[in-house]
Parts: sequence; structure tokens; C-alpha cells
Amino acid sequence: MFLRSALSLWPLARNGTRSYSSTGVTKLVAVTVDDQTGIATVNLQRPPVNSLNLELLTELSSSLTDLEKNKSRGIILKSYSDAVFSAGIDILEMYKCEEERVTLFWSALQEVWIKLYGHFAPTVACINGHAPAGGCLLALSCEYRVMVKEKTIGLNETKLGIVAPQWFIASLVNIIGQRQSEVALTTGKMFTTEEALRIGLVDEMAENTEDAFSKSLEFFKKFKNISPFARAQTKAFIRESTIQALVKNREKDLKMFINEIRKENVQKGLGQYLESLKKRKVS
Ligand SMILES: CC/C=C\CC/C=C/CC(=O)SCCNC(=O)CCNC(=O)[C@H](O)C(C)(C)COP(=O)(O)OP(=O)(O)OC[C@H]1O[C@@H](n2cnc3c(N)ncnc32)[C@H](O)[C@@H]1OP(=O)(O)O
Repeated sequence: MFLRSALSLWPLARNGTRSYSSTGVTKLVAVTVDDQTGIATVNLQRPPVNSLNLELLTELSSSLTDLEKNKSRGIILKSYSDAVFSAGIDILEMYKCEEERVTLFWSALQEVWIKLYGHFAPTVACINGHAPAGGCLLALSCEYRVMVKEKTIGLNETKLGIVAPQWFIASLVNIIGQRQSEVALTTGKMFTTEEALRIGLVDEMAENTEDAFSKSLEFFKKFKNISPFARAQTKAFIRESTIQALVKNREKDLKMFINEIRKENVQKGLGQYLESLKKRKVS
């Protein structure tokens, strides 16, 4: 009942779905709520590769807050593009960056992770494109991952000469375990969909975006006969210590990030990486 009335505040987009915009302006994140199921599709739409900048993260954070307030029944996180789910952090947020902006940027990333990782309703990453680094982190924050075949996913930070923060690492360890995570992280491994499925980094493989989306929807059916309260509280208990480890150390984590990226060799490496990206193409 409450869900219906809460959702009725959301403007009608087209038959059976409601679109939601926290600012009312064209967005980097579009939220559509299915009127029948109450499930929200959160579409990342920052061309060309959904790299995570301050503006996208701020919108995502605000969308997650609204979904929490409106008691969404579940979230499917996907990309507008069939090529890239998210290319991770926008390297320009780290390269030759100003302190004020980078502080806001990193705080926004922390905020999004805390909200998504701890979201009370079921969450699915519909990984319809490549998902390196921060893109992988978003997927890891969800409860279930469906990935389109012949894409890649992983925390490749060491390949950029940077160190994945503890909460990135914990998000991976909680899914594939310490041994697999250590090998993956230290080598900056990008897994193909098939490899990711084999080690449990993703839960299902899909033929294409449509198939991935329909498999994502299926996930919510698992909870048909489960008390939403029992489900949400169990998730909270399981995830609490991982979330608190960051919540209690946000300031320290921010300082570490800024110190790390300011290092001369890191700046040089990021500059070279940006250049190499411009020269190369991934099919
Ligand atoms: C103590 C803690 C310290 C530090 C922790 C910091 C943590 C960082 C985590 C991160 O997320 S770092 C970012 C890592 N991301 C990547 O390594 C991904 C790089 N991108 C790619 O591998 C590919 O672009 C792609 C597989 C995602 C997509 O390939 P494709 O479809 O062939 O597109 P293009 O490569 O042609 O890219 C189009 C366009 O976009 C630019 N670009 C790509 N990724 C980024 C990015 N992450 N940031 C900024 N810009 C990016 C790329 O250069 C192209 O630009 P053009 O101007 O040439 O069009």
C-alpha cells in the first residue's frame, strides 16, 4: 500500500513505467520505475563510456537516496550503451586535478558505494558492457550480476600504477574470496564474461542486453515468498562490517586517495594511460 502511494508521486513516463529525475533536467542517470513491479531501472548515460565523474556520481547518489525514500522494490543498474557498462573513474578526475574538486569527487564515490552496497532492496547489475575498475566496483556493490557475453570485468587498478582502496578490495573478496582476489588484484586482471562466470564474479551470462535485462528481472522473483523485512535485515547484517570499515574511515580514505594520486609517478602514469587509451580500441 505504502509502496503504491509513494510511487504515485513519481511522474508517469509511458505506459506502465514512471520516470524519475531529482533535478528535472536531462540526466547522466535516468531512473525508470515499473508501475506493476515497483522495480527501478537505473540507467547510466554519460557517453561515450560512462566514466564516473563528479556530476554522474552526484546524480547517482541522489537517485539512490530517492529510491530508498520511495521504498523501491529493487534496482537494476545498467548502461545506456551496449558496449560499455562503465569505464570506471574518469581519469580526468585524478589527472592534474584540483584539491577542492577531487575532494568532492572522492566523497561522492564513497557515498554512492555506501548507498548502493547497503541498499535495503534487492539490487542487480545488468552488466551490458565492459566494466573495468570503478565500473566493476558498481557491479560488485549489487547483490547479483548478469553479464552479457564477450565483455570484460575486473579491478585493474595496478595496471594504472594505482592501488585499489580497501573497500574496493573488500567488495571483491566478499564475492570471489581472498585467494582469487589477491591474484586478480595484484595482476590487474580483466576477466572475460566466461571467466567471470566460472569464478563466481558474475552470476549469469546473457546473450545481449535484452536477455541480460530479462535475466535481471528474474532475480527478484526469488524473494516472492520471503519477508521483505527479513531479507533486508539479513543483507544489512551480512554487509554491515564491510560498510562500517569505510564509514568510520572516510576522512582517512580520502586523504590516502589524494596523497596517492598526487605522487609524481602516479600522475605520470595516469597521463601515459590516458594517451594509450586514445591510441587503442577494444572491440
Ligand atoms: C589509495 C587509492 C588510490 C587510487 C584509487 C583510484 C581508483 C581508480 C579506479 C578506476 O576506476 S581508474 C579507471 C580505470 N579505467 C580503465 O582502465 C578503463 C579504461 N578504458 C577502457 O579500457 C576502454 O575505454 C573501454 C574498454 C572501457 C571502452 O573501450 P571502447 O569502447 O573501445 O572505447 P574507447 O577506448 O575508444 O574510449 C572512448 C573514449 O573514452 C575515453 N575513456 C575511456 N575510459 C576512460 C576513463 N576511465 N576516463 C576518461 N576517459 C576515458 C577514451 O580515451 C576515448 O576518448 P577519445 O577522446 O579518444 O574518444
